[in-house]
Amino acid sequence: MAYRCNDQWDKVTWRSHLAGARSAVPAQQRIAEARALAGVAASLPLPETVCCYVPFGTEPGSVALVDMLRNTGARVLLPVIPPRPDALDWAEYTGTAALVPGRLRGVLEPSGPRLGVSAVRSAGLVLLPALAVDHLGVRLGRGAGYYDRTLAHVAPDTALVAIVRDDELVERLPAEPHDIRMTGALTPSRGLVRLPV
Ligand SMILES: Nc1nc2c(c(=O)[nH]1)N(C=O)[C@@H](CNc1ccc(C(=O)N[C@@H](CCC(=O)O)C(=O)O)cc1)CN2
Ligand SMILES: Nc1ncnc2c1ncn2[C@@H]1O[C@H](COP(=O)(O)OP(=O)(O)OP(=O)(O)O)[C@@H](O)[C@H]1O
Repeated sequence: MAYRCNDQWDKVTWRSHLAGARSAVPAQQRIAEARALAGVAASLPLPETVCCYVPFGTEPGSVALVDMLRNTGARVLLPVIPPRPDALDWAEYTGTAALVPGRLRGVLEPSGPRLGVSAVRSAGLVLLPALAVDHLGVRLGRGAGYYDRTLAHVAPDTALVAIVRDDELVERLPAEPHDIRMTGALTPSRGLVRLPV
């Protein structure tokens, strides 16, 4: 389903529609999309350090994508959820054997040393989970503000790429002053779309 330009929906309404649509995606399609995303991610120019995430629930992406990044020789950092709503902490991904359930919803996190909130500054590319991203680069997340706070710590030239399903790259989302714009979206069919478009 493609989302039409919709100025009436607030962030909460968008989140509920997007989550509902994700739940309706058949498992086979989910697998095909995850495989396509790993393929397009493999063609990205990769810097020395990349921040990524381990998807949970219906989120697009896969551990296979994270493994692919690491297999190219990149240093891959994954988020560690802090005890209070704050910027994310980070730890290096050293393989699936060192992933353990984190403090929210059992989202998998690396068990190795915590590198601190400023570790994100060493990344040339941050791949972010998102419910949707719009043509201006406005990203809609889960609403806890972890990534908003985190992005305040990235280096100025860092590529910020949200991983979304094709229909989740939408024309316009509600934006707030604290929303830091994405420089791209990674989608299964269109690959890397540079933003704004
Ligand atoms: N894969 C992945 N990792 C991530 C994020 C993410 O969105 N996806 N985050 C992005 O910030 C951070 C974790 N943020 C999270 C925010 C909310 C919930 C959660 O369970 N939310 C409930 C509703 C609220 C609640 O019960 O507290 C939900 O979604 O049902 C989980 C993780 C860091 N790691
Ligand atoms: N830089 C910041 N410093 C402090 N609070 C912030 C900052 N950015 C966002 N917040 C707060 O975080 C909350 C959630 O913000 P928002 O709805 O934009 O989350 P999101 O980007 O969709 O989700 P997430 O970042 O968890 O993926 C808001 O209440 C907002 O006031």
